[in-house]
Amino acid sequence: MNRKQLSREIIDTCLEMTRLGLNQGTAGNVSVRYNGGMLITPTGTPYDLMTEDSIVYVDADGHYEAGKLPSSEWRFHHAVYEVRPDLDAVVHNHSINCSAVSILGKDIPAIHYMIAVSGTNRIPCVPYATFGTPKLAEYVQQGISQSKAILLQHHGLIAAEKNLKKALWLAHEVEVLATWYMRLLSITDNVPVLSDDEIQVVLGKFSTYGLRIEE
Ligand SMILES: C[C@H](O)[C@@H](O)[C@@H](O)C(=O)COP(=O)(O)O
Ligand SMILES: [Zn+2]
Repeated sequence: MNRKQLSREIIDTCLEMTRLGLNQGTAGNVSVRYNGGMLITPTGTPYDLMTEDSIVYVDADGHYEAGKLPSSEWRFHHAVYEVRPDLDAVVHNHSINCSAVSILGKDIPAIHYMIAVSGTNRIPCVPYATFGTPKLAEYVQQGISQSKAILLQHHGLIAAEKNLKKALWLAHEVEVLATWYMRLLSITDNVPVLSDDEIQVVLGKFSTYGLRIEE
């Protein structure tokens, strides 16, 4: 896809993220790996006002186009692409239940086999750091090296995948897991979890399951 097509796809992903109830206002940001760097949403801009020209190219050294301002979180998007050469799209949001679990500072454990969509047996919650900082990017890099989806303490969710459709799908699945987890935490401190062995079995089955959403 060329830059204009990818930029359109980024905006459509943002609009769909809001339509699905995964985000509010100007919170969240979306990027895709492009030309040695990334294309990313501009900072603080309502999604319905974005055009293809609003999307910003940021190179691998963090330089961006004059006259444009990328998402304040470009550092953590860059950190994901650096540590995960297998992943090419990143979605960040402040979805209600992911953010609620993050405020508790908890990982989402293997409460349901769909936890394996993360590529592992949990959705880790990385420690709090101020938005936009190198420290937050450092925590994100540590977390995303273990799981394709992570919670940011007192903040929200990051989901990274091979393309934007899959990244948005992953963000939605993790919000469902977080919703179940919040409901369970309201009735017990001892939520049952699946074993690591069973999650390994599910991971094996997922590797050949269903329709592959490729680029
Ligand atoms: C303060 C920001 O909303 C922060 O939470 C950031 O993480 C975010 O979600 C949106 O920031 P940008 O508009 O700069 O992408
Ligand atoms: Zn945020």
